[in-house]
Amino acid sequence: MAAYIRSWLPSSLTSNSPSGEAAATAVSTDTEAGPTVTIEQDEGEGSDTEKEDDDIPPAFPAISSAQRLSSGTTSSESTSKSNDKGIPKILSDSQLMPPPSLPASRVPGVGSSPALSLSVPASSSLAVPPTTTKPPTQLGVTKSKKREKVALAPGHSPLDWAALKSSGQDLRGVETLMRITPSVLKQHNKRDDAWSAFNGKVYNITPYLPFHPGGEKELMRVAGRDGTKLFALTHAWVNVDFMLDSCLVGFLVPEPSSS
Ligand code: HEM
Repeated sequence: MAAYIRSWLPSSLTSNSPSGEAAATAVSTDTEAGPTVTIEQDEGEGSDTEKEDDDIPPAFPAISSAQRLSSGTTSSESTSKSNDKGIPKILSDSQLMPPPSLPASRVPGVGSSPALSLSVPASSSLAVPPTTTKPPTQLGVTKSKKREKVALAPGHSPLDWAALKSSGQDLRGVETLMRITPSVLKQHNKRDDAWSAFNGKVYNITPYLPFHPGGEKELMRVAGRDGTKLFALTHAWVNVDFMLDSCLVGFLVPEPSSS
C-alpha cells in the first residue's frame, strides 16, 4: 500500500523518508484542499496493511504527473486552494481564457460570407415567391374550372340528411326494388321525380336535391340518366352508396332485345 501511494507522489516528497524505516510520514494539505494522505511504512518493503481509506480513488491527474508539476502550484495569486505539493488549483474567472469574440454580422441569412449565410440565393428555385398577396390569376396560374359549394338552406346540412335518411321515412317512392332500363330511367328526369344511376344502381335523387352541397342544379344534370362518370369526375371520394342507400329504387339493366 505504502509503495503504491509513494509511487503517486513526487519523488521530493518521498525521498526524505528512509526506506525500510518504521516511521509514519504524513503529507497534510490545506484542510479544504483535499484528503490527507498518510503513508504508513511497515517493517520491510511491500508488507502493506489494509487501511480504511483504501476506497479513496487515486488522484487525477496523478500527483506526480507532469501536468500537476507544470501547473504553477507556487503561484501566490492563486485564489484557489492550492499548495506547493502539487495539489491542483482552480482558476478564477479572471484567469480563465476569454470566450471567442462574436462575428461582426449576426443577422440570420445576411452574413457577409456566402458560405456562412443561410439565405437562399435569389436565383434559386427554392427562393420564396416575390409575394403571395396577389390572386393566383395574376401569378400566372390559370383559374381551374368553377366548382363551388352552394349555401344550403337551413335544415339541409349533411347532418340533417343523415338524420332524414335514417328516420325510416320513405325516400324511394316505389314499393319494391326494380330492374330499370335506360328508357325507363329517362322518364324520371323532373325535379320532383328524378332518378339517376350510379355504378349500376338507380336512386331517387329528388329527396337529396336540397341537401346536395354542390347544389340542385349540378345534381339535376344527371337526372334521368347514368351519372357514374360525372360523379366520379366531380368527387370520386364521396360514398354514394352510403349517402343514398335509403333512396335506392332498383338496378340498371340493358334494354331487352327486340327479337
Ligand atoms: C347523387 C349523387 C351525389 C351525391 C350523393 C353527391 C354528394 C356530394 C357531397 C357529399 C359533396 C360534398 C363533397 C365534399 O365536401 O368534399 C358534394 C359536392 C359537390 N358535388 Fe355532388 N353529389 C352527387 C352528385 C353530383 C353530381 C352528378 C355532380 C355534378 C354534375 C355533383 C357536383 C358537385 C359539386 C360541384 C360539389 C361542390 C364542390 C365540392 O364539394 O368539391 N355532385 N356532392
